Amino acid sequence: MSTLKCAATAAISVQFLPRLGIAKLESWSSVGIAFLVLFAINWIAVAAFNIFIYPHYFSPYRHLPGPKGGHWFFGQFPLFFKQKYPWSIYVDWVREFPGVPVIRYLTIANNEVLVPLTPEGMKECLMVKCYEFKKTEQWLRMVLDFAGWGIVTFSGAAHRASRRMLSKPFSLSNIRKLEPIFNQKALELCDVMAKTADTTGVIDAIELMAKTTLDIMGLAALGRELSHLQSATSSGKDKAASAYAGDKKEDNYDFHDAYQCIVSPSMTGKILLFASGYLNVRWLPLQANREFKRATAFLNGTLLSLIRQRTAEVHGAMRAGTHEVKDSRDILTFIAEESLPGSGGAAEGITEDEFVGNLLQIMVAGHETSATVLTWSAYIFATDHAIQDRVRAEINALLATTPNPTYADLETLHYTDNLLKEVNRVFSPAAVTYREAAQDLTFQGIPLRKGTVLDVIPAVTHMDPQIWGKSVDDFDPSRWDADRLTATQADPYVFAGFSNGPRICLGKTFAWLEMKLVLVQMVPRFRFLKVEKPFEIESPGLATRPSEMMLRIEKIE
Ligand code: HEM
Repeated sequence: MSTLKCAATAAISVQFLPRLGIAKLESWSSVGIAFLVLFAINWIAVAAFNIFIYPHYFSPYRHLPGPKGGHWFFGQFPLFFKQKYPWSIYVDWVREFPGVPVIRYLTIANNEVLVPLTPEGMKECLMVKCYEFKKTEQWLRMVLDFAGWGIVTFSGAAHRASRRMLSKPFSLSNIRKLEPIFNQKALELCDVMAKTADTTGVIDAIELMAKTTLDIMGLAALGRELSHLQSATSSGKDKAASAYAGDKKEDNYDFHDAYQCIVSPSMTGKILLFASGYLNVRWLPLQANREFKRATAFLNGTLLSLIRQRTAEVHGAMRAGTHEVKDSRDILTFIAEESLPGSGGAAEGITEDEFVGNLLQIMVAGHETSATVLTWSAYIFATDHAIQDRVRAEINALLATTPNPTYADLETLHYTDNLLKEVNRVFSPAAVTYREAAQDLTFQGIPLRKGTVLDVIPAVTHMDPQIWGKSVDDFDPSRWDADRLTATQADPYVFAGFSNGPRICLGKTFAWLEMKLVLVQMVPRFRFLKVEKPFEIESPGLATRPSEMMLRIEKIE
């Protein structure tokens, strides 16, 4: 918009140059050059004003509390590269500004970002005014390149329609029917771990958990066996192969390779992903871009052909009256059933792009997040054997009376439940989520202009000493015991790991059952002895994800 205004101002100003005796402009080329020069001067002046003057002297947010100083152009942005977890800087701020509802910090080009620091702020943004906010333009530019339009990227009415369409497959009654899938994949994981325990004794937990949850997503979302676990070992040869998936030949390039390329790219890939939020960088002739395009083309192409095939089968059978609605079915089949033209189904009229976008987004949202929680749980077992023993004792006690526990039986695993909550509190996998005011509005009493960006950070309430007291930094699953939780701690907007409100994680129940069943199968069979190697956490990043997690394990005979 400001570019257009600069162009308009330049066009008007050009006419005054001859009258003011500044230039004669006797030919079209001299008019063109004068226009370009004036446009450049305008543009630079506006940019300089926006970057160096507006945020410090004119912005209505300039009096909000927040970190001071910072880089003259990048503001507090460089601090994000110095933090241990992708959210550590926000936790420093919540401690530096206790009780402050909203702070402001400056990022690239001194752009202003607001951060709500209290459960009340979280509630107003995620629940009360959910649809007055949307995902940020910059985040959308990054994500749309590979995930397209779907439930995660939509806002407003389109988002509501996607939620309606997906409510059946994500209902509790349907999730409970997925139990055999979760168990089957958890047992395959145990087979791989058993083989490793007999050989090197060291697993890369993040790699194994990611393969397990991706295989689960394959069956639950697509009704298709992706079989990554079966090929998984922790041998150096396989690890090297998966790390350089970009070089893989067409015939053995698969979902896992494509996913890894997108969710865990090389350093150049990360820089390009970030830059793509601001500029179109995907045309640059770089290896990381070639790998990115290959991965997105693979994922989109594979999903599209599956969708076409399944939709044709389902619609054909529905029209012929032979379609058998199975008790348990995958999300792709659900959507295909709901999209039969003329049926009035919740997915009627869905475009192929939206169909692909929704499936892809569900798989991305549901794959790494659960894998990360399982990985951090295994890390806690390896570093705190008392917690590990207590979880095992609780699970073994249940299995002794109920060898095939149902959803209701799993609900009685209180300590395991608390463990998962505490992992989500301390290592919240969705480290940062972003919102942008979709219109002018009031937020926490502050008038917000359309386009104002908010960072919504679960760790802000998860790690606030004002809420959790002196033990805030301790890992203590028992803090979630109902009789220990204070009213403030029990506030539903304090536990923000799955977000809240109309955009609360659609897969929360799915994830909870999946993670519990993996623990129920794995913990009685294996002891986690120690962390074999120091590891790094990918930061800055969107997830609290270790780049690797090498753990020494042994079988329990
Ligand atoms: C421990 C595991 C998980 C965590 C911590 C988690 C966390 C989250 C969070 C924080 C959001 C909100 C993001 C935002 O608003 O920007 C979200 C949204 C979402 N999650 Fe999850 N998630 C998990 C597992 C899953 C699983 C297993 C699935 C699917 C099978 C899933 C599907 C989704 C979808 C579709 C959305 C978008 C919802 C919407 O915008 O309406 N998630 N998740």
